[in-house]
Amino acid sequence: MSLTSPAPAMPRRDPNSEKTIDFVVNKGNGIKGLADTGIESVPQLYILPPEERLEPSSISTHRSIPVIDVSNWDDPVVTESICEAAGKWGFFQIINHGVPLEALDAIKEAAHRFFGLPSEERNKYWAGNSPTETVVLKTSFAPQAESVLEWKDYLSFRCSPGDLESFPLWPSVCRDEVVKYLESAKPVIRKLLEILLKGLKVKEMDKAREYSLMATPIVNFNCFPRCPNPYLTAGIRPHSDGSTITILLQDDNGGLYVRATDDNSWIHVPPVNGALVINVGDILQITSNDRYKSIEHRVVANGSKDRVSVPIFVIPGADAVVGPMPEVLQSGEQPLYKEVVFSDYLKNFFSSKHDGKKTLDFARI
Ligand SMILES: O=C(O)CCC(=O)C(=O)O
Ligand SMILES: [Fe+2]
Repeated sequence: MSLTSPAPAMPRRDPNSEKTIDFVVNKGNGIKGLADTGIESVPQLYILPPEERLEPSSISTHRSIPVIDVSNWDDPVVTESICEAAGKWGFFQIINHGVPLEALDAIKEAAHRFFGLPSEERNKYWAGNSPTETVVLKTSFAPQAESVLEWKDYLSFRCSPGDLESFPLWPSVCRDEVVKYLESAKPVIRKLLEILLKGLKVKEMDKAREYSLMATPIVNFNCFPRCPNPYLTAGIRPHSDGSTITILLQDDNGGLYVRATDDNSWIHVPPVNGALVINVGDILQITSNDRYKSIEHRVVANGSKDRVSVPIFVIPGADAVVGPMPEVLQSGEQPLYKEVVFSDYLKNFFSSKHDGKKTLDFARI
């Protein structure tokens, strides 16, 4: 935000909600700390207005996103299915991707171990306390701008090669697993991007392109604590990701819903053993000039158990200039987006509450 632009209006809250904010945000206990006190009803600060809740009638019962078997990445049927899914659904699951089942289990257990630490131990990594800016614990999405908070805490690891130098400062209960998981997921990330770029007639992933699409992986541990009444709240509100692509591991609780672009209903993404959920982020929508679509998705917490998920957000370098790639404009197609510096895009992304795909407007012509 520039110095001259107005600060976002502080949301107005009742005195009880101010107390909740103090405990959850200012004191750094997170929603996990609050849920662990044994609350039996949802605090006011987390109750969505009725029109924002996920209504059972808006959940599609007869459709699902594709599940693609990628045991043979180079099979044209596989590459076509990936590109088609990225254009039509913006979301798909992959199985037989090469990341061992043990690595998937280990990273979920590591996330549970971190969120199972006493609040004081977790708090050492709270934004402002953390010994390194490469690992930060936060709650909700933009609590300074939200009148209703999201039922989620997350620990975020920034993992470019330079960032990994601060590894000794990362939480010892989970840092080995983060590095191992990322190493095993990297070939999947590269393969997916190569296939998606080939589908746009981009021949080569050279160094410049790598920087402008996949310079920095961010590994998040999302924790959605057990919630007394999940459908009153948002685990995460409808949003698209500010990434190029996201590789998501969910646990077996379910609760992820994806927007169907044809009728606006919500499609549940069922947990599939060993699968990774892949979604197109805003940056790939921009660079592909809308060939591939970032799709709104949302999360509902679980009523009986803590839910964890582990997304890897693949993002450009901070000073990368992002815009439609020359290859997609070659045939005279008009660019739908202007060029933006990625760090400006991200600053805007985090400046207001999750609100569907409005984040793309920052770059739209
Ligand atoms: O937890 C999930 O299933 C999805 C998480 C997500 O959408 C996000 O972290 O952006
Ligand atoms: Fe997301």
